[in-house]
Amino acid sequence: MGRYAMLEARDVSLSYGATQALRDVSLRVEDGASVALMGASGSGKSSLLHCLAGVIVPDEGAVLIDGIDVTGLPDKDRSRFRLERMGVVFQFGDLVPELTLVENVMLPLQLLGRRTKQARSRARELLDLLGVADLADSRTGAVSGGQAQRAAVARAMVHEPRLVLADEPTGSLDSINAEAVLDALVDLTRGAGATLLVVTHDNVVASHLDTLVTLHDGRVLSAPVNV
Ligand SMILES: Nc1ncnc2c1ncn2[C@@H]1O[C@H](COP(=O)(O)OP(=O)(O)OP(=O)(O)O)[C@@H](O)[C@H]1O
Repeated sequence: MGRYAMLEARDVSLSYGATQALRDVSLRVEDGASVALMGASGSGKSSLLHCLAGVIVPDEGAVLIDGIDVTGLPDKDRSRFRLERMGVVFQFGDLVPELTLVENVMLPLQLLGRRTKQARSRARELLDLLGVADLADSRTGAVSGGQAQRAAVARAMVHEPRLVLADEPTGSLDSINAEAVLDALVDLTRGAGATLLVVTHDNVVASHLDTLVTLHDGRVLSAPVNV
């Protein structure tokens, strides 16, 4: 076990008004490990993922990425940290519908200052790995949910992040497509030695990952178990 986990939540609590979504959640994911985050609808999975990604700052507790307390960073620095170090696949995707798939996938690289030509060719490589190379120049608003989801995975991986967080990345897909997208996500992260946390309702998805963490009413139900 390294001195720092790649991802650590320490006693994270979060409320939306009167609704307490997370209660003293602690979690530790070692570098290179993969975790399935499960639990019933409303148990707090997306809220925790948003806290881990630094999109939401918890009311109490801290999130540490590779030993760095991101909860303490100013908003701008937290966004930059996310861009540089993490790949995030959000539950409902958040691709720009007016842009093509390849333009969406290139975005993180362009924001990181890479040359357009280099960014475009890397983005095409990822779209190819995810089986949607032929749609690279299609507008995102004109492809299916599953195809857009593949592009969202490509965009999360394009800058080779050390940490990938994915919220129901296969939720809108049929089982064959879900399996293919998940295999690609797991293969790419394992190949890169990156750390992966996937929010899912699906036991088959969870079985592809090293350990399982279950939330119940905003609390961690059990210590991580091997699946
Ligand atoms: N923006 C919000 N405003 C108010 N309440 C919210 C908000 N987002 C989530 N909640 C509430 O917080 C609790 C946890 O929600 P969360 O979306 O984190 O659960 P989840 O486990 O991801 O659910 P699902 O599996 O349905 O996506 C729920 O009671 C939910 O209604």
